[in-house]
Amino acid sequence: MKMLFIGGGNMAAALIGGLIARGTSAADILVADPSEAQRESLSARFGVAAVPAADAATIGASGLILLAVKPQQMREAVGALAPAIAGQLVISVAAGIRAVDLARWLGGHRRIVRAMPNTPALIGQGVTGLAAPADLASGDRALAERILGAVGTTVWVDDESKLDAVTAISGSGPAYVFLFIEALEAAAVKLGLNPEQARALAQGTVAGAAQLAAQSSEPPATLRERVTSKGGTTAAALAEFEAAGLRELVTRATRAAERRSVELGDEFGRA
Ligand SMILES: NC(=O)C1=CN([C@@H]2O[C@H](COP(=O)(O)OP(=O)(O)OC[C@H]3O[C@@H](n4cnc5c(N)ncnc54)[C@H](O)[C@@H]3O)[C@@H](O)[C@H]2O)C=CC1
Ligand SMILES: O=C(O)[C@@H]1CCC=N1
Repeated sequence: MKMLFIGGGNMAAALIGGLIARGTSAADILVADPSEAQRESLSARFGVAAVPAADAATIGASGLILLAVKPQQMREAVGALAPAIAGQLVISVAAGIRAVDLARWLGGHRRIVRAMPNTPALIGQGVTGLAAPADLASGDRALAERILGAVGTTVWVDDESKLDAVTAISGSGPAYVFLFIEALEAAAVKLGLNPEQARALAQGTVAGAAQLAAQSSEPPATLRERVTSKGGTTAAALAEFEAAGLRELVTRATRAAERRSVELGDEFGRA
């Protein structure tokens, strides 16, 4: 099946890289992106064809269309597709933009799934939230699950509005983890380790702890307690995190992301 990506930026690259690594043929993927730099980068990295804009024949011949432009760019990008769309499944990965608005811009098209993936898709370790209208055919649900499931795990939410929360947790989430790695690395240097040692220790710790949590049947709290000797070093550090309100901070940060997702839908969707 031919897949047409509208937008070939960071998220498209992560999905395309993940799909190709897991057996999708590069010949089955076409990217439309007005940026020459993006087109060249995708072709060089993954061997996919890339064009400045998809023509009517290409749109009509695609079995699946993936919308991967910024929310701000979505209306214009989708408007260009509308005259040529042939009823195929459309998957949008954009934050905030609601299916009802996509449907309207596409001239009443109803085969739409919204997906919220994340960039670890590039290495097959993504997690994607999916939402679809209740009347979407089960074959379309299965197709969306197969495409996003090829680059990691998937979680369906029954109400599209829950995707704002999904975006705040897992869509944006890798950036929170990278920020923590950066902070741990900087702290290591302040404690006198050299930059190479700092990076190896910070990255290795987060990767190992994440794998342990993923592979364990026990909750993260139990795993944390096992590191924390009474009166020991971990307890001293965790007391600082708790005193600084880390848990409340995470709640506040994710609320801000969720709010921004709703705003993006209002700002760039309702027009
Ligand atoms: N980056 C991430 O971690 C995630 C991003 N998303 C969503 O994915 C979408 C894309 O985000 P990024 O890849 O980060 O942005 P990006 O800015 O890297 O990519 C967007 C691409 O769309 C292209 N573009 C602009 N107008 C276009 C048009 N009319 N037709 C075709 N292509 C056009 C741009 O040249 C650019 O290469 C956003 O809606 C975002 O909410 C979703 C999950 C995670
Ligand atoms: O920052 C953003 O708006 C997008 C959505 C989730 C991750 N990146």
